Amino acid sequence: MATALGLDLGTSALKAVLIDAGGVRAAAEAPVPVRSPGPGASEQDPEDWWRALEAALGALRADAPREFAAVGAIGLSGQMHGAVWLDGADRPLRPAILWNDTRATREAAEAAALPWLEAAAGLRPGPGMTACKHVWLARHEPDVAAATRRLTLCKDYLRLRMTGEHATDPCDAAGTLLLDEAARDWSDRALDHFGMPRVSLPRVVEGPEPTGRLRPALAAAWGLDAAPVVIAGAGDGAAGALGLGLVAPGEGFVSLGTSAQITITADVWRPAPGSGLQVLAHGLPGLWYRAAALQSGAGAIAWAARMTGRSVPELLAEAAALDPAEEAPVFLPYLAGERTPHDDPDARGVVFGLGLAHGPAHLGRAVLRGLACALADGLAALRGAGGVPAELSVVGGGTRSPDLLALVAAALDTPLVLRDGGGSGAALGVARVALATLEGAEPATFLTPAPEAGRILPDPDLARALAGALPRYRALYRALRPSFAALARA
Ligand SMILES: Nc1ncnc2c1ncn2[C@@H]1O[C@H](COP(=O)(O)OP(=O)(O)O)[C@@H](O)[C@H]1O
Ligand SMILES: O=C(CO)[C@@H](O)[C@H](O)COP(=O)(O)O
Repeated sequence: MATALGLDLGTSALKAVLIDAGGVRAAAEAPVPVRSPGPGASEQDPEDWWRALEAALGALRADAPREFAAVGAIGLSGQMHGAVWLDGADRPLRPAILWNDTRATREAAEAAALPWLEAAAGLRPGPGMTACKHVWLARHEPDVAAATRRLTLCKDYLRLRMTGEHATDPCDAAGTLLLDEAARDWSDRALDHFGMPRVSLPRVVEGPEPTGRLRPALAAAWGLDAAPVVIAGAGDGAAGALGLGLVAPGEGFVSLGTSAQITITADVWRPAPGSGLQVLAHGLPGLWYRAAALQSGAGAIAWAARMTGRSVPELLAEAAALDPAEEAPVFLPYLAGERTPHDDPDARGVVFGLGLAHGPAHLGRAVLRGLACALADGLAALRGAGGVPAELSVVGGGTRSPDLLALVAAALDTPLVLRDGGGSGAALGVARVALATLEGAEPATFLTPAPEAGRILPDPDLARALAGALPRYRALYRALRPSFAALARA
């Protein structure tokens, strides 16, 4: 039976999933370290991506050797907005700069002053966006900029090394600020403005289309029978929807990864300037999506666990053991600034209202509640720009916490649906599209909603408590906004 492989280069780990027409056969993940070599910096070494890829593939091969050897197509997904600068031999010139790096704040403010850009690109310039990083690089590391021959996106670095093809998909390309969303190709006006020649960028290929084959030497080294075709795939903002089979206009999902998103599919390109939302090309032709994009999702739990010297499950267990009536501090999860709804790269994380009785468990509870409030703000922004679905499916590492899911369902006052294979999120999405391409089927025909595996209904008491907490959360940000800006200028 034909099998396909989906790869998702997440911020915390590379995920790999092996499927056939019957569903998921094996799944694996391998961690990728994030480094912060200075204030606002967030970087990864592309060599670590490659090591994680080979480790995850090794685990799949050990789990399902026959199905692994038969892989006929590979789909790629991953974290968006990051930049990899390459020399003439396609070697990275420096570590990749990620979506949650806030150093390009000045460059983002300059780009935000261009009235035409957000309307064409579908998202407001922020320091995370590739084009702003490129301008930052020219100013701060001119030698690297001068040596750069090509620029690629995070998952597309893996493609380049796997196939030799310099290509990306419209969704990931949209996260650069350089895409003409309506045309689903690079915008000449944006390329001219940012001084980025088209030839230096990957060509934009629709998600289900092939972008070459795996190099035969790699296929042999990895233990594959033949060299699989590699499809363009999709940035992780869209690929989760493909894994869930939710691509009908108006359907949506929540992603609780390092970042968090609430994503709703649309079949027309309708930008929403000023809304704080991202309106980007989807992973299938003729589709777009609008998303509330939050800089900190479940990654804030990992941050709190590191701060308190605990593992994520330990911190969450301690938080769950607290008396439910006990007050926790207010947490603003803006550890890397915020996109929706504030578009404020200067914002930072805040723990407000600490008392003598508070300890790690209270911080854990505060973080979960802060994330729930941030998602409530995200849904409010989506509601302001159009309809929101009556229920939302959910993917990502944060779905491992029943407490987080209960809080998010209550804060959004919306049922959350877990679906089969949802644990493989974006990797499953691009694996399904790759399988469709391999079998010559229309991808859309494969995309019926995945069977429901669980449902979290909003608890009325929790919903009331969070509705009461939300005004305090919002007021705290409003009060601190000028101080964040002053701190950034200091
Ligand atoms: N048991 C758990 N409960 C809640 N969150 C968890 C748990 N285990 C891991 N996580 C969170 O999941 C996040 C990673 O999710 P994932 O979807 O893999 O993200 P990414 O795609 O960014 O790599 C981590 O930031 C971590 O905090
Ligand atoms: O922000 C977006 C999309 O706009 C994400 O693509 C992030 O760039 C990374 O995703 P995770 O690693 O948190 O899943």
